Amino acid sequence: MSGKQISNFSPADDGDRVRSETACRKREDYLEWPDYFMAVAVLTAQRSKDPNTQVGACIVNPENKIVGIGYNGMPIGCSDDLMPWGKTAPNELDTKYPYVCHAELNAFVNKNSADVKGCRIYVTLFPCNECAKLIIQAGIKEVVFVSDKNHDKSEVKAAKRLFDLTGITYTKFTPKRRQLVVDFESLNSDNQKQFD
Ligand SMILES: O=c1ccn([C@H]2C[C@H](O)[C@@H](COP(=O)(O)O)O2)c(=O)[nH]1
Ligand SMILES: [Zn+2]
Repeated sequence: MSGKQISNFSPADDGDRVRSETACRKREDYLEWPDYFMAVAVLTAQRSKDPNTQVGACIVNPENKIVGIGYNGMPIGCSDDLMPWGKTAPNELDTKYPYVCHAELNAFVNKNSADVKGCRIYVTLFPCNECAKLIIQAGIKEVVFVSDKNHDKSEVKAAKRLFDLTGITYTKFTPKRRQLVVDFESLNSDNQKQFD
């Protein structure tokens, strides 16, 4: 039996009554799945060392289980401190572009499930054409994205063409909440204990 019994309960004040009744019902302001998965992608992006664009990806199976996460970063063994992070240079080989692994690629490589067929991918940035190919070949059925800032670039136009041809849906993320704050400090506060 979980929760407090409130019959025969004599609350010391009205605050106690409200708190005890609240503790007996489920929370209503819990994080819903789409916000949760996109928040995981956003948090994962914070691992990126890219000074200009941090990208996060989160692959989710039809049972709402996360099967892979990734962010954009240099390949394993290539020091973040030695690789170039710039966008432009006289020689393209001195920019980040030929080297950086895209968030989606890393999410696939990191996956903990053999099969990602029928999964959804939550991404903070619309995938490029190379990532679109990976998404298609892996059997992902739905892309949920936040930013489409590169919509006028051929990489993204090609990605959309590929998704349209293959019936993969792409949907702009509409959050239920405007903001989600990670407040480590509050976990130590006494407020956490009031319903224990
Ligand atoms: O599908 C994509 C497209 C891009 N990325 C990464 C690759 C780079 O690290 C940045 C883009 O940098 P800009 O300075 O905005 O050009 O985003 C990705 O992970 N997935
Ligand atoms: Zn890409």
